[in-house]
Amino acid sequence: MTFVKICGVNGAAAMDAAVAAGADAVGFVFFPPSPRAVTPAQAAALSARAPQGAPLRVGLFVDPTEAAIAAVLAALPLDLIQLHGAETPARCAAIRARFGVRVMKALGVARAEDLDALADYAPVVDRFLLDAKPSPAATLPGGNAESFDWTLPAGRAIPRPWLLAGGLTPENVARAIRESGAPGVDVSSGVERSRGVKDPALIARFVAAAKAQASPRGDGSGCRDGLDHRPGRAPSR
Ligand SMILES: O=C(O)c1ccccc1N[C@@H]1O[C@H](COP(=O)(O)O)[C@@H](O)[C@H]1O
Repeated sequence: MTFVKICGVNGAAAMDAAVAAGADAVGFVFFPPSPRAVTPAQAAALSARAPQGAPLRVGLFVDPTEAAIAAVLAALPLDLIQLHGAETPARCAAIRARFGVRVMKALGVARAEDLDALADYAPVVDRFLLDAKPSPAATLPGGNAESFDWTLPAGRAIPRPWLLAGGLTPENVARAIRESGAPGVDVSSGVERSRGVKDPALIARFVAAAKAQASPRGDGSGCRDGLDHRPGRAPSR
């Protein structure tokens, strides 16, 4: 079944809706310019509303300092660190090694050549998130409701489990999965009633629509892992 992440969870109603809908992961945005940003304490309180272990808790960072990541991990455990800035492969490797938490690298895609970078990151990250490359008008490095040509990843071997993101909605997510072959999807704007404000009904509709559409290239189980996420358990490679 398609793996579904709801990103930018910043309120109790959104958290509860994601859990009730059966989302596989929720994302907390630790990037202050975002309208979805939360503090470590707010994320900890939201995380405490759901059972341990499921959904996976993902922390979204943009070119973070180690101190910023450490402050979050002191407040709540994360299953995955999403790096959504210009982090190099070496930086991803350093963060993964320093904190012992799995890393998902977001790559901006506009053209087929943008996927060439996957090979450089594959040895040092656990997952990829393929998002639209922000347009010149965009004010954030992601979360802009912008999509890219979903057929671009379809013809490529993606060397890690991956999620498709960018401009997904309850209405288009099934087509996006079919055209891209994505084993998982991630959404923020498409489940909001206004910028930064999540809508529980849209979350429910999005998860149902994504789960109803099987991926032509896999069932999403590769995006899950049965490994030990307890703090201090470094991911092995
Ligand atoms: O959501 C944000 O505010 C955000 C800020 C900075 C970097 C990434 C961000 N969100 C990520 O972008 C994708 C696509 O978002 P959208 O669905 O097009 O709005 C989202 O899945 C988040 O992972």
